[in-house]
Amino acid sequence: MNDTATPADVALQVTSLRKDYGHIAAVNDVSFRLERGGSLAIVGESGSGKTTTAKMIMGLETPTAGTIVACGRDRSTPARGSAERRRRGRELQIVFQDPYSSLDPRQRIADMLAEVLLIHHRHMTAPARAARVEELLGLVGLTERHGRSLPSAMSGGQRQRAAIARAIAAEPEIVILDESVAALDVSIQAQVLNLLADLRAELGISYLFISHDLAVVRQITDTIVVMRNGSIVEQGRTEEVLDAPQHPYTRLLRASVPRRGWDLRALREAVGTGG
Ligand SMILES: Nc1ncnc2c1ncn2[C@@H]1O[C@H](COP(=O)(O)OP(=O)(O)OP(=O)(O)O)[C@@H](O)[C@H]1O
Repeated sequence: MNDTATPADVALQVTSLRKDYGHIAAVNDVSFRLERGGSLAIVGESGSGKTTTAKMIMGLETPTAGTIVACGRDRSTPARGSAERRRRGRELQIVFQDPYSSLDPRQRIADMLAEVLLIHHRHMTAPARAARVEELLGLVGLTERHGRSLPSAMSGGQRQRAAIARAIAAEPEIVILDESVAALDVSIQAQVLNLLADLRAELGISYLFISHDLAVVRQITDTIVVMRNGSIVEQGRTEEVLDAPQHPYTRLLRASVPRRGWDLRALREAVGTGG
């Protein structure tokens, strides 16, 4: 990681982040930095604190301690007022694993995109908005016909493309991708990963990529944070960490078969690394 980065090079800085649920520390003393235009993975087995970290960054959970600075502005406390919520939306968007549950089943894709533009670009004229909707569809490889479709008439890959178009419609600096390709077939997954790489190169967006799949992480990220039981056990350049893991837990993750919701207990017992 580049320790000489200036604030202008940093999209997201998380420092000593903590979240307690009762007596459980779901996230404990987590610090990392996502550079502008960079792509950072958070990996770890089920329950390691990845989603809780993402929720705090999104403002869906309030940290027990620590700070979150995105695009130079503190977002450790909930947004005050709709103007700040809108501004935060322009800084950071999230794409979830299951686009079906995050898309409104009654709304056509083009109308959904137009609505985001209305919220974030209120002074855009109606013809400019229509043109931008068409452009957004094109950016994610969808056509006007898809724009006229309801989510139920689309494939899983097309729905995920629509969810990505919705995220980038706000022109965010940072997109959190929470298991965003996990539900897709391998060939569709490859297409969506290529799309994400192209969008990053074209638009300079930074990605925070939450995943249990190290092959995907290797393909799409530059840096990696490995979490276990709420804490970071290892972080660094993705290639270096995955090629030469320093921590036994990272070695264990690398040796395990990637699947949703890792349960490493059996494997731990097999390799004798304890609980
Ligand atoms: N709202 C909550 N109330 C109480 N405990 C919670 C809550 N949300 C998460 N936890 C606990 O915090 C810990 C971390 O959960 P988290 O969902 O962040 O893990 P994760 O790494 O994202 O897992 P997965 O890959 O299964 O989504 C777990 O022990 C979980 O049970």
